[in-house]
Amino acid sequence: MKKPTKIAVLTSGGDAPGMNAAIRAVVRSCAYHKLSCIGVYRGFQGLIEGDFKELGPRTVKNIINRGGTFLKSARSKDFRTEEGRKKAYSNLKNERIEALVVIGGDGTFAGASAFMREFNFPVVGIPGTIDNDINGTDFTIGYDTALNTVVEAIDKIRDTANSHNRLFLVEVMGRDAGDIALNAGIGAGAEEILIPEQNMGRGRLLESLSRSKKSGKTSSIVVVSEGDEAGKNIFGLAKYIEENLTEYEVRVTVLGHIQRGGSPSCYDRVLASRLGVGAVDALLRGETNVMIGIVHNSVVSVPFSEAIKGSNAIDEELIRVADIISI
Ligand SMILES: Nc1ncnc2c1ncn2[C@@H]1O[C@H](COP(=O)(O)OP(=O)(O)O)[C@@H](O)[C@H]1O
Ligand SMILES: O=P(O)(O)OC[C@H]1O[C@](O)(COP(=O)(O)O)[C@@H](O)[C@@H]1O
Ligand SMILES: [Mg+2]
Repeated sequence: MKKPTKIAVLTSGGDAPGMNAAIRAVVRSCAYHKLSCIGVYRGFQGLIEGDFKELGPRTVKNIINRGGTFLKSARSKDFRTEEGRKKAYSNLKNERIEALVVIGGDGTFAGASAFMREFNFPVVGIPGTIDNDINGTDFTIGYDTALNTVVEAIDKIRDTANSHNRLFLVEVMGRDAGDIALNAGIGAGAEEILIPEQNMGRGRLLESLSRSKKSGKTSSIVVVSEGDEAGKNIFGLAKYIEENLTEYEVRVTVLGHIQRGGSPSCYDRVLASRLGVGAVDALLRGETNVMIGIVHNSVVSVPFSEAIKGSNAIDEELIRVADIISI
């Protein structure tokens, strides 16, 4: 593949803190290598609509510390159609753009992969999602910040739970992945953690809560991943617990989109900067159809096909730690 001289960058899917830092790194890396850089607004939808703007190194000042994405994001129905992707390709060609950097999650990479297959257009991905549900990278941009947000919120819930001797069910995000629940649950000292990879079920939760009461616990926090079977109806779960363990007074907090906002942590800013630089390096090496990830603190390239495989494997060591420290 010939080295590109004009690169476009977009953010797609659910936004994640650190996406701005990743865009900044791509833009400045392009400037460093004397390449033109075009920002695409609203993800794949902006690609289809030709919503482009030239980005120079000074256009990305003062954004490393900002949550969200100044390029905005979208979940584009049109890009799922061949017609939509054709339109996107013709817009890229008209602008003489020769390669694309997509910052997003598994869906974004699936879309980019289809695009690459159809038009043989060079694309490199950067994992940006709070879910950490991407294979081939130890961390995704935004995950660390989301964990810190969840832990901070649960610390506050703990104060009131303790004052009233209550049980709190706290629902956290993670479409199909329990990473946020498991790690934030350990960090916040949760009593139980319900994750989709385990689906422990209502019965086992009751047994565990019953044991806790007997062991002298007066208040409890249960972290419930939105993807867990029991977690899909968290208010129903609260009712079920109150009906079956009458000694418990239960309250529910759904943290929701709070988890997607806020200033990125230092870890996410550094990760985003490394992956942004890595993505432009990869394109200049002639790589395409790959995601740039981080494994054992080294920047790596992983084929999109690997990245979107998803991993339902649960980290047994983390589960064991969670069980032991909540005794
Ligand atoms: N199989 C696919 N084919 C084409 N485009 C896709 C496909 N899957 C996802 N996309 C595109 O990628 C966008 C982002 O994916 P989504 O799953 O919403 O978020 P994320 O990338 O964060 O996982 C979708 O809105 C859609 O436009
Ligand atoms: O904001 P929306 O579109 O309702 O999506 C909510 C979903 O997006 C996420 O926050 C992030 O997921 P993606 O990175 O796949 O977009 C999930 O945790 C959550 O299930
Ligand atoms: Mg996703």
